[in-house]
Amino acid sequence: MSDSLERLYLAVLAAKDLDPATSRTARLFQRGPSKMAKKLAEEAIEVVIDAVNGDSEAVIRESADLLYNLTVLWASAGVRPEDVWREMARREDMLGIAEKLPKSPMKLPKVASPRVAARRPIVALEGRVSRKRH
Ligand SMILES: N=c1c2ncn([C@@H]3O[C@H](COP(=O)(O)OP(=O)(O)OP(=O)(O)O)[C@@H](O)[C@H]3O)c2ncn1[C@@H]1O[C@H](COP(=O)(O)O)[C@@H](O)[C@H]1O
Repeated sequence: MSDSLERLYLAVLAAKDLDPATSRTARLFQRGPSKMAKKLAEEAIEVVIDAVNGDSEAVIRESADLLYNLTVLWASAGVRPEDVWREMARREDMLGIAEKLPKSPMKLPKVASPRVAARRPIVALEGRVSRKRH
């Protein structure tokens, strides 16, 4: 999937300076980040509605629109796909795939090897942090 997104990102970069009359991407760049953000939010809501309605075919179509609008916003914000892949790999190293980073940094003390943190439940690490504080 990352290859498709990376190809789409390059296509968006190539289209941003085209004629807005014929290129949606150029039109989005002409209208700026707030329009891009509005379109991205709209697509996210369309995915949500189709998923709640159990229309998986529509979820697929709207997800493609969502990812397109996300790559446009990335390009506008100077974010590259590899920047996002690096952050995802960092989280996977630290907590295992699909884990969420705890909100408070205190819950996740610095450990020598992030892979060690991935093996122990957060509650054990939290215990160590509270003991250290006394
Ligand atoms: N991947 C996409 C892509 N996915 C979705 N879309 C457009 O994004 C819109 C999302 O659907 P919406 O219903 O939200 O939009 P709409 O209701 O049709 O129109 P608006 O309300 O947005 O005005 C659709 O109109 C699609 O045409 C895309 N437009 C372009 N690309 C690619 O972007 C590159 C540059 O293309 P141009 O922008 O056409 O130069 C090319 O590689 C394209 O394939």
